[in-house]
Amino acid sequence: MSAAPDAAQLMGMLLKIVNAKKTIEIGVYTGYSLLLTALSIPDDGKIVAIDINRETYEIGLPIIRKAGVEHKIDFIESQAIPVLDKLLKNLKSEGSFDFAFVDANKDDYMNYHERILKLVKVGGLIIYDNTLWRGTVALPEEAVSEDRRDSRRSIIEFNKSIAIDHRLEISLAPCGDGMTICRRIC
Ligand SMILES: C[S@@+](CC[C@H](N)C(=O)[O-])C[C@H]1O[C@@H](n2cnc3c(N)ncnc32)[C@H](O)[C@@H]1O
Repeated sequence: MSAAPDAAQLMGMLLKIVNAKKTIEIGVYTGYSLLLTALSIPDDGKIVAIDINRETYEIGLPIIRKAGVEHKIDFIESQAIPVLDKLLKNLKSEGSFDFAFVDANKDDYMNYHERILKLVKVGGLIIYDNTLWRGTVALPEEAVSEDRRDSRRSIIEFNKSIAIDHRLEISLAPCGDGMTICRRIC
């Protein structure tokens, strides 16, 4: 969502509507959405932020420090799945997050979903970014450049699967690159 002010505005609003205090973010890059989250949660709020690359996080870190919100962030440099599995081993983590933002590799969205759903409380929100994949989800495969086809397929499968997931209410917001807002209902 790095270059999408409408998506950022929506996410900031959602964080405040649900009074999010404990959140998790998969895919940090330079920390644009992370900073937005840190600014939208209370001073004693916490964000578990996971990315395979600490170097890009460190590019944005001076801005996070300048904003006075670094103390809310627990940055973990790792593949996301082992971190999620470790969190789930601690029973206290289950249902303990108010909000999750998923914006990493698209081919793992389904794998993230099953884990994140256990971590977020009933009534909590999970946001998946890029679910329109620059509109390519509505195009025939031949019209899509080859380098975007695999991710397009993963996103289409993911979108289909969460659309019929009885554990969620969902709404695909057509802002930025498409943000699917999921509310855990059971
Ligand atoms: C689109 S960027 C995130 C942008 C960020 N959320 C923002 O709005 O500014 C995707 C990030 O996901 C990270 N990533 C990719 N695969 C990952 C994985 N398996 N586990 C954790 N992070 C991953 C990449 O290193 C990259 O920084």
